[in-house]
Parts: sequence; structure tokens; C-alpha cells
Amino acid sequence: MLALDPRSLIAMAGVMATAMAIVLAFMRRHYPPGIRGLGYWAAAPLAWLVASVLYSGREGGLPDLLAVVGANTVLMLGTVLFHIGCQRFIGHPTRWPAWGLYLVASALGFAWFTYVEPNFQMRLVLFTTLVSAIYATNLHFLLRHGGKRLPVRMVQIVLAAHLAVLVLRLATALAGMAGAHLMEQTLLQTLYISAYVLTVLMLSIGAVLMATDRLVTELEHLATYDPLTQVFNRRALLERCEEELARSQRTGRGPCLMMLDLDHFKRLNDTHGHQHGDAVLVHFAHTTQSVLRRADRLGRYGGEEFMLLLPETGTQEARRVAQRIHTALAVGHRLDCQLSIGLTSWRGPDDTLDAMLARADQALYQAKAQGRNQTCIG
Ligand SMILES: Nc1nc2c(ncn2[C@@H]2O[C@H](COP(=O)(O)OP(=O)(O)OP(=O)(O)O)[C@@H](O)[C@H]2O)c(=O)[nH]1
Repeated sequence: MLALDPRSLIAMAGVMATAMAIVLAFMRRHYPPGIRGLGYWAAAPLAWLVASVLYSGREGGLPDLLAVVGANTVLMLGTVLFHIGCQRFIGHPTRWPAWGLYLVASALGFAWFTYVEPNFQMRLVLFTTLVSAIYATNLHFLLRHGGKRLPVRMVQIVLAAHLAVLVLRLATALAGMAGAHLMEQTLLQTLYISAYVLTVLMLSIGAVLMATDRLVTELEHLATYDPLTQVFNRRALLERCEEELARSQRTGRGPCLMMLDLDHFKRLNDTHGHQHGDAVLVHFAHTTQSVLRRADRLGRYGGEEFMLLLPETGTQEARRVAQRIHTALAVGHRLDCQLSIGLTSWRGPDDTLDAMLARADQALYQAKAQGRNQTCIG
């Protein structure tokens, strides 16, 4: 295999790092502030870029303090910034002072093996060990707290792969195969620096994918759930009703539908204020969810009107559910409320969602007309 010039590889890392820093900085500016960590993720490739420039400057006469001690420390800083970005993204507290001390101690170590006991091999051993520890910390963190989404998995794989390369590099350094300096054009150097270039690129892409995945999840949530009560919104619930009716055609077991409307809600709003009304709606949704099965779907149809889908449920069973809801909302909680329910069941393969909604609505109207706080069947 070809041994490439380390300077070209390091310059390539710099170019990629710049491009990724720009992309991540752009995302930080335009993504919702709730997606955190993007600033750190944008700063990480910038640090890697600075490190590349410093490494390359050695042959142009840049003093070792910058080209060796500075370059190694700034590269480590980039890796720490990436880790802190991951912590912020997941919502964990960051330990800046500890990392600051770590970087200062590392810089002192590099300075020792540059000025006091100049030794490239020892510097390499020290650098590889210290940077491996940061990779291992981040990998451990993401394995514990990162969840199972694909972009996180990708970052975990990149971290693990780079960690393996670093361990290999450490072994070769300890075996005395490190060479005389960083810019030596050997196969081993080509492999190590290529792995670094690839890691810089893949970690930044991983950060972009993680943030985009989070954005998509948040948008999906916004498009599916009612922001106040966190139950399904009307569109999402009607979609699920259609799916359930299609399933009923295959299984022959149909759902029940309920329209639930809080009684005298306008009066409650007018007497206690809109905020109290909102709290009642949240309490209602929470309490109702707590008496439902996992498969049941509660949604907000609009205002103080809700809809409930009970898959594969007969009228009698649905009636018991309705009774459970009435009872759960009358236990003496300060936000308790009364409600009227219109209930209907599936009438076979020719039944449609529109027809079921109309029957449930009619039954609700009847419940209201008969004095409220009751369930009627349509
Ligand atoms: N606090 C609050 N009030 C809402 C919300 N959405 C709708 N409302 C209010 O709910 C009230 C509904 O009033 P009506 O349709 O007259 O119903 P009602 O007073 O419950 O009367 P009945 O249904 O006949 O028992 C209106 O005053 C709306 O302003 C909301 O998100 N929060």
C-alpha cells in the first residue's frame, strides 16, 4: 500500500474540519434552541482545524511550543469539545473544570517530553493514552445514555473504531515502531493519520445526523400530539381510527368510539380563569389516560372535546370504560370535572368512520340534553 505524505493528509483533515464546522455552526443558528450541543460540536472541528495548522507549521519554523505541545493539546481539546457536545445534546451536566485540568496536565506532559526529556516515542505514548481516554469516556457515555437511535449508534461505532486504531498505535509506539517524527512518510503513519481524517469527518457527520434526527422526532411529536394535554391531536387520532377500521375489516373485531365533552366548561373558564381551565384539561387527559388500556387512544378533538378509540371493544366493555372515566374524575381532586360521553360501536364491514363519528356525536348531544354527566349510546 502507498505511504502518503502526512502533510497532505493533515491538510485534508483541516479542510474537512472547516467544512463541518461551517455546517454545524449553521445548524446551531437555525435549529431550535432545544437541540443542544451544536455549539460545542461546531467548535470541535474548529479545534481540529487549528491543530492541523499547528502540526503543519512545524516544518515552516513554528516553535515546538505551538507545533507540538499546542497542536497535541488543541487536538485533545477538540475531542473534549465533541464529548461535551454529546453531553449537552443528551442533557447531562458537563464537567468543564475537570476537563480543563486534564488538558493543562496533558500540555505539561507534552512540554516535558519536548523540552526536558525530548522523546518523540514517549510523547506519542502519552498523547495516544490521553486521547484514548477521552474517546473511551465518550463511548462509555453514549453507550449508557445515548439511546438506540441509528445516528448515535454510528457515532459509537466511529468512536470504538478510532479507539481500536489508537490502541494499535500505542502498541506500535511501545514496540518502538513509532518512527522518528510525525511527518515521516511511512505506511503506519499513513494509516494512523488517514484514520484520524476519517474520524474527524465521521464524528462531525454523526453530530449532524444526531441533531437532524432529534429535529425530525420533535417535529413528528408536534405534528402528532396536542401541545397542552399531550394526547393525540385530531388529525393523528383520526388517522389511527382509519387504521383501526381497516384492521377490523381483516379481523372482524371492531372498535368503539367515544366523544367526550367537558360539562359547563365555559362557566368554569369564566369563573376561575382560562389558566384554571387549561389545568382542568390537562388533569382530565391525564386522569382518563390512567384508566385506559395501552391499546386505547385518547385524542383532543378540539377545545374541551376529546375522542377516544377503543380497539376491539364491545359496547358493554366500552360502557364500563366510560363509567371508570366518570368515576376517576369525581374523586374530590381540586381540578375534577364532569363530562358527557357519546359512545358508539362498530357495526360491521360496511360501517365507516364518518358514520361512527356522526353516531357518537348524536349520542353526545343526547347526553347533554338529558342533563349532562352521563354516557349515551348511539
Ligand atoms: N381554558 C381553555 N378553554 C378552552 C380551550 N379551548 C376551548 N376552551 C373554552 O371552552 C369553552 C367551551 O364552551 P361551550 O362550547 O359553550 O361548552 P360548555 O360551556 O362546556 O357547555 P356544554 O358543553 O354544553 O356543557 C369555551 O369558553 C372555550 O373558550 C382551551 O384550550 N383552554
